[in-house]
Amino acid sequence: MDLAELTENMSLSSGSQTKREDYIDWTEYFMATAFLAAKRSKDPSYQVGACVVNRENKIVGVGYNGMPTGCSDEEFPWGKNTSSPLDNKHMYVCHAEMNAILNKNSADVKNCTIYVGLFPCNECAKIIIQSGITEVVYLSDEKGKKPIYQASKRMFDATGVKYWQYKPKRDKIVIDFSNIEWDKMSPCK
Ligand SMILES: O=c1ccn([C@H]2C[C@H](O)[C@@H](COP(=O)(O)O)O2)c(=O)[nH]1
Ligand SMILES: [Zn+2]
Repeated sequence: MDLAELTENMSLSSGSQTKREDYIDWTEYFMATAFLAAKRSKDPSYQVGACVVNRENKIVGVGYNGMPTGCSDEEFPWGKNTSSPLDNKHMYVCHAEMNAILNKNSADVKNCTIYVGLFPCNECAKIIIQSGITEVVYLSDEKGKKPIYQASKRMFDATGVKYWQYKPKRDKIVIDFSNIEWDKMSPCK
């Protein structure tokens, strides 16, 4: 046993370990959950994720943009500049916010907060308002100048839905399965 291990063991046995300080905070956790969900999206241009959280900081719904259940990702189109409107993904794709709300595991989402990668479009804004969500936290506002996103802001302002842009404190949150050092973690007793 080297000196570092000895010191670690001594602090464990004396119960003198202090709280970790590099844990992620709630906002990081919920936004990261939205981004993890987005990794499921098959959309080649935008992968959007959303995470609905109640007043007790419990996640009640998660979703990402994708085809409706039963509409195959292989058969339905992912293009958008198509000659036929029926070949355009926008006819079919369910938006992340809508999916997160419909996927709820609670009776309703009243007074919840939705964390989302991209500021919600007008259709999602309507669903957010009608479902009783009162706060929207978003990372990117890159489409924000377009009329449909202006319409979202107008509806949120009229209904008192709070919205604010999340500015990450750190560049990345990494889950590296190849480098999880279980042996360095203390056993639960
Ligand atoms: O509120 C929103 C707005 C958009 N999305 C999804 C819908 C599409 O899958 C992409 C946008 O693709 P474009 O190629 O930029 O049209 O993002 C969403 O989930 N929520
Ligand atoms: Zn939308």
